[in-house]
Amino acid sequence: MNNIISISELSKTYQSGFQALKNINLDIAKGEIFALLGQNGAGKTTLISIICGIVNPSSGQVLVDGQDIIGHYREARSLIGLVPQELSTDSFETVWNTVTFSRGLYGKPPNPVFIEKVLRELSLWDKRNSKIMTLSGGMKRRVMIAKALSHEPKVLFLDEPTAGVDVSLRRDMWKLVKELQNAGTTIILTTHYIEEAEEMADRIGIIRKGELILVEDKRTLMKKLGKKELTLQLQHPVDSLPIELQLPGLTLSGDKSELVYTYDSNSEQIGIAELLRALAEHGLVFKDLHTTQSSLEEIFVNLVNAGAHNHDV
Ligand SMILES: Nc1ncnc2c1ncn2[C@@H]1O[C@H](COP(=O)(O)OP(=O)(O)OP(=O)(O)O)[C@@H](O)[C@H]1O
Repeated sequence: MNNIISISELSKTYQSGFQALKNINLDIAKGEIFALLGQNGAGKTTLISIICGIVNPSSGQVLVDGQDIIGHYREARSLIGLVPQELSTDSFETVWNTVTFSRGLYGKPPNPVFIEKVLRELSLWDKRNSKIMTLSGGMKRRVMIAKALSHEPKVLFLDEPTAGVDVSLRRDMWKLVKELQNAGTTIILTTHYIEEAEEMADRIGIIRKGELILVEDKRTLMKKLGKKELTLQLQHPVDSLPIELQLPGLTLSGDKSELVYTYDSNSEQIGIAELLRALAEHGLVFKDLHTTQSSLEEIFVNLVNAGAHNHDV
């Protein structure tokens, strides 16, 4: 079996009557980095909390490496490491003791060699005897990761791993996550930073108002939904486009000095070479051109906004 997590028909209605998750179906492959994107309140934390056994599902099933999270709670939970959104690290304990204790909570026998390896990988070795409350925010975050890795989980959940973290630390974290993946850990992260998903994820899931509206390989997603734009700066501005050039996707800029051609890889619009030929035939000479491609951020905003216009949610 290549799926480390298998979620089927999972729904959650809180006691308040609020339905936070609606019929989620999702498989996570071993060794991938999966990013869950969604706006505030979309249901990301609820989904992670259910998989980690913190919140009870209302219906549906979750298997972690084949173990049911309810029927085989202990086995399933021991396969998971969770780095929660909030840092709970106002501790007088040392880094070493905290991480060692965390391992013990999962009933694993002590393994100082393994703990040393984790602390070294996270650049925490020099701080092993420091009290956690004396560490910087970035170091505290690393301690949270060390705790989550202390019992050698196969899957690591990172809930907003770089919220409120500065740019350089964010880059360090990304590197670290890639290293964990290379070491064989499956990683599921939630994020508000689209750039983070764009940078790291193999696959992306978008959750909107409790529904998983899309799950796609990152590259496919960007290719499928991303639009490209070709801008041609005209040598001489024109008042309007000749009728033969009034093509779908081609517009003249407000100041009449640029032609903008918006196209996507799937549509049956005319090709660039053909377009340039047609322009030349009509005496339209351009002095410069450039292309841009929409980012994952634009794709995400479009998808989420598309939902905002529907009244079915
Ligand atoms: N214990 C609870 N009782 C009732 N409603 C809840 C409870 N916990 C969460 N919710 C609601 O469920 C929805 C989903 O919350 P959740 O924390 O899963 O969202 P999220 O996508 O993680 O958001 P954020 O990015 O803000 O963390 C929200 O509308 C939230 O108010």
